[in-house]
Amino acid sequence: MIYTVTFNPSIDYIVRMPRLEPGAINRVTYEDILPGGKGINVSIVLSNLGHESCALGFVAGFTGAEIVRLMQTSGAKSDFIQVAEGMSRINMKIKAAEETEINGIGPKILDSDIEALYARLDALKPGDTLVIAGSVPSMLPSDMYERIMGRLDGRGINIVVDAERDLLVKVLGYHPFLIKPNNHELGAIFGVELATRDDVVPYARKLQEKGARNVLISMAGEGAVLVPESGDVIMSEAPKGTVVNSVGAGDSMVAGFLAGYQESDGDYATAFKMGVAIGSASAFSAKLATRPEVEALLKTL
Ligand SMILES: Nc1ncnc2c1ncn2[C@@H]1O[C@H](COP(=O)(O)OP(=O)(O)O)[C@@H](O)[C@H]1O
Ligand SMILES: O=P(O)(O)OC[C@H]1O[C@](O)(COP(=O)(O)O)[C@@H](O)[C@@H]1O
Repeated sequence: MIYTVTFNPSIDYIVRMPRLEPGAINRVTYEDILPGGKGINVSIVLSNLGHESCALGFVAGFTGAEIVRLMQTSGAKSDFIQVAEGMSRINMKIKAAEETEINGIGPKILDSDIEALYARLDALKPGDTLVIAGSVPSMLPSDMYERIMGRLDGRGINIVVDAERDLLVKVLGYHPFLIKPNNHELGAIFGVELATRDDVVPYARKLQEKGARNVLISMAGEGAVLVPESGDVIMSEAPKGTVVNSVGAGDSMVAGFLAGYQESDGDYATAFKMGVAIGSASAFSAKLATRPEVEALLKTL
């Protein structure tokens, strides 16, 4: 079973307008509401691909109730902890000439809520996969990733981490099964700019030397690179298409990788291909991609 953790789920409020003018009243020409947060996106895409998962995390207030309802509608299973104070955040994604994101704060999370999350994680079984993804809100201890990975260490659980900078670097010693920084996040760790697929390979290897088993680097329109724990480096251009909404492309890629890995009984080339195809399929559609969209793109790879 695959579990995902989203510490700070969101309602993603997506709006379009020809131009965003700071300091003026801006009126939108399109709006949509989607459940958001990286682990949640991974769970929804897994469900779209026909794979079961369970989304964990903290929700609160009317926005939290809507996140739960939207998850039910998506078909993805969830078992969130309802926290008492505050509300789940609203993240605004403004699609104008440029893309601007305004991400909210989130509810107050108590120690007892964290204990409730631990209780759910303690029920995981050897062979299960746990995806921990996204930022840690200020009301949680900043070392939540390490705490969880330390707690699950040695229990035969494959852990996937999609996080930035210190959050990622500090957990490499726990040997995550997969990490998926994008090329900018990878470059930021080492203070370098990484523009091409060849550029990222030595730095991905450095993260592998620090303990990560498989390092998947997403590069938006430049495609992706996988440095697997066994076998050669795999690279791919991104499929060609028109970008409609790239929110969740990286999360889609993680879900696609896990789905492809399961469907091929552990073949990294298949997992990688599926990750690239669904990452792009999500970027090319208004919502997170579905199986037919991926199948169509897979034929072009
Ligand atoms: N502009 C794009 N054109 C084609 N594919 C894209 C585009 N943006 C994203 N993708 C696909 O989605 C994957 C993940 O996107 P990326 O933007 O790198 O992730 P993140 O959202 O984590 O930053 C890419 O590796 C690629 O396969
Ligand atoms: O937890 P964070 O880092 O604030 O990010 C939350 C946001 O990230 C998303 O999960 C999208 O992630 P990506 O575009 O990086 O794949 C949104 O749905 C959500 O609003």
